[in-house]
Amino acid sequence: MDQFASLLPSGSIGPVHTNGPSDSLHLSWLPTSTLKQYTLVFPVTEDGKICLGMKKRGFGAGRYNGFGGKVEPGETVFEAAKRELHEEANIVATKMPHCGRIRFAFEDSPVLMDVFVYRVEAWEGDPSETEEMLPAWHTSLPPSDPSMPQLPQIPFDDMWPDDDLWFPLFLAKKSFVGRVDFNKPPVAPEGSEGKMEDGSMRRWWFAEAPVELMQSS
Ligand SMILES: Nc1[nH]c(=O)nc2c1ncn2[C@H]1C[C@H](O)[C@@H](COP(=O)(O)OP(=O)(O)OP(=O)(O)O)O1
Repeated sequence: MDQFASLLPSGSIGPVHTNGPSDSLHLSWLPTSTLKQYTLVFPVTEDGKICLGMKKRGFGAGRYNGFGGKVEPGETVFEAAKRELHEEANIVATKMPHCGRIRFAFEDSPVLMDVFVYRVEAWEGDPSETEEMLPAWHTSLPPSDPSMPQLPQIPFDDMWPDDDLWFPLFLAKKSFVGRVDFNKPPVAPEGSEGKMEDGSMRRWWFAEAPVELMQSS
């Protein structure tokens, strides 16, 4: 089965925003055999603030991202999103619409990560550091906007490389679907130290999509 097609019911998506660098279009989508559900949650405010978490350990450590993780057996995706947000940022979501769904594949991995993205528009508590994440407020307004000079811009250079492709849809409150395949990370030369390089993006697409499509299996 083509997992890429399984997220694309006929005729219902908006224009595809990107489709991989032109020299990679001949590459096939990576084969996967297991679909695993994950959540990815971003607290945002009406006046353009967004809370990102610096991941302290595990998958994606050293990057800013939303809060989230695996959906555990017996819980809904929504419950998992709420739980992970509480575990990782110490806040309880009270308004959390589903806004996106992205699938990630990694060369030589059988797992297709099925990531449900939520926008947290209201919550109880203040984001604070946990074992896994260090939350930090950023602004999504352009640098020329004087209303929030004290907040840093969204740090795309310190985030997953796909984020700046779909953030425009997220920030515009559009619902979206997409897929990104990653190449294997280059092997570090023997004896070399320092930060491990990540796999580059091999092929991808994102499109605005109706909420029903994001929620279909
Ligand atoms: N390319 C990518 N771009 C992105 O923006 N987020 C990604 C991503 N690939 C993975 N993620 C997110 C999805 C999810 O929120 C997180 C991965 O989840 P984790 O491994 O942190 O899961 P868990 O917190 O359940 O792990 P454990 O704490 O080890 O159980 O990274």
